[in-house]
Amino acid sequence: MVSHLGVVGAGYVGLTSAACLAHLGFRVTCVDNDVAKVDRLCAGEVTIAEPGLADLVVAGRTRSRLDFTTDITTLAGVDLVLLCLPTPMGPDGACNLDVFESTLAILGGVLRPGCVIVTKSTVPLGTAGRVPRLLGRADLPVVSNPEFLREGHAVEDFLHPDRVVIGADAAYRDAAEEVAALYAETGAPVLHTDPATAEVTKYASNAFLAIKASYVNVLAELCERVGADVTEVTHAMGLDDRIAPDFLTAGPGWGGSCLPKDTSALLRAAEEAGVDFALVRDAVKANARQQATVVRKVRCAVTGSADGSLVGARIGILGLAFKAGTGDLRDSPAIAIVEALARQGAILTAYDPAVGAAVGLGIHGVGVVSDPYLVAEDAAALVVLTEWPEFRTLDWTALARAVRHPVVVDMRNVLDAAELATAGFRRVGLGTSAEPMA
Ligand SMILES: NC(=O)c1ccc[n+]([C@@H]2O[C@H](COP(=O)([O-])OP(=O)(O)OC[C@H]3O[C@@H](n4cnc5c(N)ncnc54)[C@H](O)[C@@H]3O)[C@@H](O)[C@H]2O)c1
Ligand SMILES: O=c1ccn([C@@H]2O[C@H](COP(=O)(O)OP(=O)(O)O[C@H]3O[C@H](CO)[C@@H](O)[C@H](O)[C@H]3O)[C@@H](O)[C@H]2O)c(=O)[nH]1
Repeated sequence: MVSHLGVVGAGYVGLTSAACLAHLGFRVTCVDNDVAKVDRLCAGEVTIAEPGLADLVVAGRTRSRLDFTTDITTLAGVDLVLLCLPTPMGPDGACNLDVFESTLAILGGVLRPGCVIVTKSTVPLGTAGRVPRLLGRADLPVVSNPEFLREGHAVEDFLHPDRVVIGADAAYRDAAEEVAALYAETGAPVLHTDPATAEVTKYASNAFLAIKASYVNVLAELCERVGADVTEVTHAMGLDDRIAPDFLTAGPGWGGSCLPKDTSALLRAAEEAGVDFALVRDAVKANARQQATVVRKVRCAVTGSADGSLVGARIGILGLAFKAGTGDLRDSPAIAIVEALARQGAILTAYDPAVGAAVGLGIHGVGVVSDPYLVAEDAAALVVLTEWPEFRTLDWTALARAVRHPVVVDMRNVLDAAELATAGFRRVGLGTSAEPMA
């Protein structure tokens, strides 16, 4: 029975896991090598925007169930360790395991015999089999337990998962049961698999979501060209239980810290296995095209032509995060689009409700402000790149007075065209025949 567990990495996955498991009654020691982050967590301060997370951290500390430290040797006596370390995409598109591997080497010298090693990080296929060698130990059971939480819904997803996948070799069956027991209170279905199946399930799920989102973005292009409305099409499609309504919203492309790197890693794994996963490759290509399409749409809206010059044009950007509900800018399509517009000479002012003005983007020609109305000043166009609901309730009449040209390029289809028209704005949407693709 696990009573005291360790979590390594206090990011979206690690901090959420630590706080939720403390909430579920376990004693948790969470290790991170970021001194400033650990200091703030010890003071009950959570810097990522995840609903409910700060309350769980404070409650865990008040009940003395949740500790934060930079000292990995404090895990010497724990029964189980969850690895929640970053596994970013390397420059060649493959998953970079440097942090994961070096941490295992350290843990190998720290952990007590029998301590269960649980991989929650998303890792390349076959990693589970390499863990004993990376640890330098053969006496520690190894379990793959991929995480499926979404940013912005991390606590809710951890405490109410659709499913829990636990991959372990037959020799580690008891360890797999101990991992399953962590989730007993959630009532979620637990699927016991071999490690390879667990690892593939994680990549397969993210790649499928990416395909679905790219499918809709290409569909949006078709709708524009043939006089249909993509929002109505996807609404009708989503009512079919076999299709389901999620991931059917056209946008400026999918991003975030997971889908881009995980599609890339899956493609790499497929290539190594001799499988031509063209569907995933096409979804990735369509995603890059979608960002280029948005840039062209903005250029058209500002200059009146697809190849007009943006040099010196002032553009107001609403939304920088890769989706609403998070302040995470990692691999955000909004950032890629802002970069592309800046490269073409535009001068951009951006606002995102979850991104402070102090966060300099480090992109020449781009400023971040903390007031949405400031982005409109003298703007040749406003561009919505993240689907924050609060953009709908902005005072569009006031914005119309501030801009130079009252045109809004709504690349999340969140705004109401009729309301905008009343305020004096022309709206360029995505996937409707009114505004053909540039
Ligand atoms: N973000 C998500 O929504 C999500 C969901 C499911 C799975 N995942 C996967 O989970 C893993 C972690 O992702 P994340 O988004 O939580 O990452 P993150 O960047 O938010 O957090 C990683 C944490 O690890 C810490 N860290 C880095 N090196 C360390 C070291 N040597 N020792 C101790 N701590 C160290 C960092 O300081 C950071 O706090 C990745 O493999 C990711 O693919 C992420
Ligand atoms: O209909 C849609 C739905 C999403 N997106 C975009 O797709 C991207 C990813 O969105 P989402 O999946 O909600 O973000 P994440 O929080 O990164 O979560 C994904 O990546 C995590 C890390 O692996 C997984 O755990 C989650 O299950 C998986 O949904 C974002 O840019 C969204 O704007 C669309 O363009 N259209």
